[in-house]
Amino acid sequence: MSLYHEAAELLLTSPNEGRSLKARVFRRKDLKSPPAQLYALVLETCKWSAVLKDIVEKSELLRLERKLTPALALLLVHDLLLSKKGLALPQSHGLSQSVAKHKGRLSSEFTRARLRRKAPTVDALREQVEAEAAGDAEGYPRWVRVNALKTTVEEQLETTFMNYERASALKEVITTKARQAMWIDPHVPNLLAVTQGTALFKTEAYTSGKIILQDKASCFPAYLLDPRAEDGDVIDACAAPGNKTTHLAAVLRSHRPEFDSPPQTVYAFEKDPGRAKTLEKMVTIAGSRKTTKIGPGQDFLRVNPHDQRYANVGALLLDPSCSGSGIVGRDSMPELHLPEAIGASKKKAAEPGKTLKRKHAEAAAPEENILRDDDGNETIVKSEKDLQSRLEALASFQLTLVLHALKFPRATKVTYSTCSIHAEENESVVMKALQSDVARRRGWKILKREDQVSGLRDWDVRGLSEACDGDKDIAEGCIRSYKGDGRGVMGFFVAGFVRAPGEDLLEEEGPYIRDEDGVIVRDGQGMPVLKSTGEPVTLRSRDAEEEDFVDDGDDDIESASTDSSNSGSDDDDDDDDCGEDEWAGFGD
Ligand SMILES: C[S@@+](CC[C@H](N)C(=O)[O-])C[C@H]1O[C@@H](n2cnc3c(N)ncnc32)[C@H](O)[C@@H]1O
Repeated sequence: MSLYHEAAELLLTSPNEGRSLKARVFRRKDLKSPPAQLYALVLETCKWSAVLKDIVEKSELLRLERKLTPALALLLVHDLLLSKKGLALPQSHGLSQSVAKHKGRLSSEFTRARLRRKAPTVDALREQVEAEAAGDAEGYPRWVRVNALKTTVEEQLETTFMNYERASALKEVITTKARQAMWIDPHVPNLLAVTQGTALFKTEAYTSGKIILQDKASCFPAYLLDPRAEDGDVIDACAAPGNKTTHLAAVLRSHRPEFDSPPQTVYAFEKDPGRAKTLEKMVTIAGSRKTTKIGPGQDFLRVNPHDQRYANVGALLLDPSCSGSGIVGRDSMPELHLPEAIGASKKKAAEPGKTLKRKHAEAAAPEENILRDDDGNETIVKSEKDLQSRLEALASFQLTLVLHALKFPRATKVTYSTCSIHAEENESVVMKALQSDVARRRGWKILKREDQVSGLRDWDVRGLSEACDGDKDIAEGCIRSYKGDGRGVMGFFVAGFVRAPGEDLLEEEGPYIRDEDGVIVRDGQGMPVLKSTGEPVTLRSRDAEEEDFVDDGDDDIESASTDSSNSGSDDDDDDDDCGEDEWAGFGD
């Protein structure tokens, strides 16, 4: 079967199938065409289908070429007129000829269709098409983070956005269609909202990393964490594609003292090696490669918090995989417009796949049946119970991640965020983390609203009090956003954890005295000195030592090792082999 026949089948897939186009293409094993090519062809044809339908009908292509179906006609005309590479068929192929011989007529109809839409150029028409295809992204601005590592807001206003009118309110940017408008966000520094439909990805500022297209809410975590020189190194635990990693680097730079201060590193872990490559590209383009160490394929949960490499980590940003229920436009697909089939009876024309115009299968699918997480994984959810068990599984992973982060010896700041709207993944995780042993032992508390950076203190959408057991401080400390509420942002959640510096270093790290750098104090023979007696440990029989190890239980991570650079077993995780695993693949 040719690329076009496979694409036509996908274009017309029954609305009841209920899976995303991506899943339908990439998970199928029986396709003969390259999946990426097939996916792009179907998606683009769908986006352009209103224009293509016009062209096919006005040129009477289906009357002239009786073997062509409406779907095939859309796909072939798309490639003939819009694909840089043209038709993906030999010229001699019957399908190729069926449209190529009408190229003149089709091109004229394309020009007419463009002019009817008042688009002076094909690029202008492309922008219109993209904007229409944005589906439920309508009602949102395009959020642009100005990358302070490479440029300034002032410079961008004078260059990339020089033809944009300064709006007096966000609403103007969202609703205006006729002109280009921009607005400087009052909450997050270096953030602009600009009108949708602008092909910003073609600008020099975008391709050179001076501007980054990032939803406002997704800028909250790095801004809330607010890492400063005194916080030392920073970890981004779940980093790809790197929006927050690069934002962290920019925030660090903005706080860098003018006088000499020790270099700070952002450690960016990413479990998925493929996504780690994207991370690497993004960090390079954004100009923060030198200060970022990427752990490609590195599971953060297998990183030993007590490894010397992370001894200076004062702040961690956790943005783990989640249900993605807050993402805007995630499930929307452009509407499919099919040309009328020649000779089709009215009844036939009304069947799925033969209609003049119908919502694309994907958009019409019952969305509550699919839970698509923010890594693109899909779980079919048939009932409330299925949804609950999926959320529980996600929440359990998210909590493990937070608890792991709270163990880093010198850490005093952690942010936890999701693009989920579900309390199970948000306030409930925060509550459990605060009630955990590690949080109590180490003095971790919620970062209260009044102690937050000014922009987020002023943001008035806060956590759900009922999900925080009515604790006002915690609920107010949590920051939320909801899609579709007029603020122009995606559904998001972020909370910060803080503790006083050094509060419990001695308590937490076992029974031995440590110096101010956290290194165990030893006597002349290398024996660690006990806090309880001020005396070095005395050597005893192996049996007696084993008894001590069992007795010391989860308090004593060093009891099995006399070398602090060697990873020991942690108190309540399974880091046994992490010493060997960590940072095996540094890019620099
Ligand atoms: C929500 S995305 C992160 C988005 C990213 N913070 C940004 O703003 O561009 C979650 C990422 O975490 C990665 N991930 C999930 N579990 C992980 C783990 N245990 N260790 C490291 N990375 C993990 C996923 O592969 C995914 O790329």
